[in-house]
Amino acid sequence: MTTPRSVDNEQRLPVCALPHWRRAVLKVGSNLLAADGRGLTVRYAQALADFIASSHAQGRQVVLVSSGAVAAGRALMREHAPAGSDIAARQALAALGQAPMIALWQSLSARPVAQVLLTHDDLRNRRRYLNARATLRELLLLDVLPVVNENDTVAVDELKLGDNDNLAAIVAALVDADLLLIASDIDALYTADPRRESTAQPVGHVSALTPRILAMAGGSGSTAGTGGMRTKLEAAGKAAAAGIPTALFHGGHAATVQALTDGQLHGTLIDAASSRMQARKYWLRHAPAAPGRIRVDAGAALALGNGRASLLPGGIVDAEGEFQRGDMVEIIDNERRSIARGLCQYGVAEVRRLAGRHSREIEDRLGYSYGVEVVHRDDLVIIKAEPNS
Ligand SMILES: Nc1ncnc2c1ncn2[C@@H]1O[C@H](COP(=O)(O)OP(=O)(O)O)[C@@H](O)[C@H]1O
Ligand SMILES: N[C@@H](CCC(=O)OP(=O)(O)O)C(=O)O
Repeated sequence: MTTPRSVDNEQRLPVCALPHWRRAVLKVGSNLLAADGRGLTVRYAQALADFIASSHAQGRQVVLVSSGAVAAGRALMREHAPAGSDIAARQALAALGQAPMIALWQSLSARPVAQVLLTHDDLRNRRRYLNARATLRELLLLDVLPVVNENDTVAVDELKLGDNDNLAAIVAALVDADLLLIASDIDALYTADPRRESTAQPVGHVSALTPRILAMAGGSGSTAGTGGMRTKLEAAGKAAAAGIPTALFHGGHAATVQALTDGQLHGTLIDAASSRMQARKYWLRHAPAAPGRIRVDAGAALALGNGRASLLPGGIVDAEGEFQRGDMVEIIDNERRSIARGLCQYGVAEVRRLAGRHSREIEDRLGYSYGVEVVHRDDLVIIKAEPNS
């Protein structure tokens, strides 16, 4: 190991074009928000908030995933803050610091800011996944800025792993983002941790996360951040599998952040493994299905077959077997041929009550509505008929 050194390499960094994007998830780490070690500071958040505002003015949408609650809570407690890494103590600090962290972003945003707290478990459970997705979609429609953090009170993964990087990747897939932006206190992925290896070189472009690339990443170089480059590459891997490229950059360099608005990345670009559409279709095709089916009439079968329609209640004849809201279900035609599969917004009992009804009757029939699409076209994949089947 050689001597540590400053890692301000802005001049030496490769520059590349940021992929075209309409919706991005921006992850901001604790090291930036609590850069001076005395709680939250607007020092670097200002430029990032300006980037979000100018992206919004260009007609783009940004979902912010922000860390910093623990650092903010620690600063509030001053000398009474529990030292060390006891999980319950960090959870309490996160609960204390969450409101100030949201307040910081609100103070920098002209638009209203919405707090969204999620756990990894929420996103593994398909029903909650759909609910979280619907809420985030609605927030984006309302034109507000969603600020996501892990719900640290009930989830400890994050506090052990610094997993807001991974959370950001999952949120990117959840909101169907076309880019994951990770702002950190380091300007790129280096061939080794540049705080430890003075000969480490920045890597401008990663086309695939091979074992050689993954081996470059070390843990966090600070006490505020927790995951280091390792969790950033894990996150990039998740995003890549969902068809989303990742950009890593220094969120504390105003010029770097400004350049993003002009479509230039001074940092590391990690390519997606396939297109978002291919990744999604692959997932829909291979996700395990619940033991249930929805039978549709000839009109609905035709509409679904063109690949652009959602399944609405009117085209449903019946539902059978067992499935719940969020389950993957098979869709069959009147001859009981399998024509599609998709994530169902309603459980089997609800689908039976809605079968053949007009979309506007949903609320009357159920007393609530998860939307007019029983299976949304984004969640649907067509199964090509086998010859003679
Ligand atoms: N190969 C590497 N390239 C760049 N940074 C690395 C590498 N390995 C480890 N790191 C460390 O990762 C840190 C960033 O992660 P982290 O401390 O978790 O920050 P954040 O709070 O932004 O998530 C850097 O400051 C650096 O010390
Ligand atoms: N969710 C917690 C911890 C997150 C954390 O430290 O992550 P990071 O700074 O992104 O490595 C918080 O808001 O403080």
